[in-house]
Amino acid sequence: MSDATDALRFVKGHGTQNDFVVLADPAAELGLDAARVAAICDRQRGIGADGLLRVSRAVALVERGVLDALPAGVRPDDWFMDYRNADGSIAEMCGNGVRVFAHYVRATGLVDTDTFTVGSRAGARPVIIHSHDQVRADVTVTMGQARVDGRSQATVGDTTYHGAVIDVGNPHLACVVPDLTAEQLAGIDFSAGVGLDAGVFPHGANLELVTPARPGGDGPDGTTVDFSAHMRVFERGVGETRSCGTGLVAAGKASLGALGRDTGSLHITVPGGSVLVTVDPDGATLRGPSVLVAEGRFRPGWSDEG
Ligand SMILES: N[C@@H](CCC[C@H](N)C(=O)O)C(=O)O
Repeated sequence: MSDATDALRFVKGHGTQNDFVVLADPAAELGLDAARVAAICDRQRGIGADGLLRVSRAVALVERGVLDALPAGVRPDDWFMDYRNADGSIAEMCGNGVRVFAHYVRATGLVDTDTFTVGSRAGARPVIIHSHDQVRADVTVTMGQARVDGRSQATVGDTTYHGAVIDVGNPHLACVVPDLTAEQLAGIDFSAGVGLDAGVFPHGANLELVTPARPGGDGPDGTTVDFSAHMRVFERGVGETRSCGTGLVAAGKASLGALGRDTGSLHITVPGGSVLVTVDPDGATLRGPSVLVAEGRFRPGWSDEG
């Protein structure tokens, strides 16, 4: 079988160790079905990643029928992050993915400014590239409003966690666990998966467990932040990952809510590093690193025999 990825170049990158295969496909010519994406993201038979980022012009994805229409605020010529989870499923948004995507298009010269807009299925996501080279970048993403829509619960092993249902373009249950320490959080066993209320989340969701926010913490460039917290995440379509940008925003929103606040800045640590989340009346921002680790080329026939 001829493979749509034959001889195609890829880049491997991560944002706080939430890792992605990046495929440049400006005219959206690749046939990226779920099986192909899952094979690429498989850590044994493929490149291995939590997700895949296809880099296409927004208008090309509409013309090819990948998108029904341009999402809110996305212009035809915007570079669009066509995001796929490791299992091949499509998600509306990926916060860490936008940082890596923005770094990629800036470092490769597809854009030549430090402020621009990345298209996503959840709408336009403005970015600021604070610094970059061919390997590392520091990127802020304007994430839009994180909308709280009631409460729900999830089971992890024998324990039930209660939290806020939050839409960050994609669905989250963010649970701030009273009295949970960072050490206890690190010991939670996600290996059996998580149980969510399918009535609340008919399309699944991402689960964040978060320690109660503590006052103060270090921000970027010698600044201080309002609060600090630790988070772990179990992602829809992937499993446990070392970071999740939309999950970090949901965690920030839930943490502030638990303190009776609508706004504030938080330094949140995940297994893969730490980021800055800011929530204000205009919406949320996510600032953190991106690393472009490697590049290579698929060998023809790589996926022929499983
Ligand atoms: N890792 C991402 C979120 C990716 C999508 C998620 N698994 C979903 O299905 O909603 C992030 O950094 O936000």
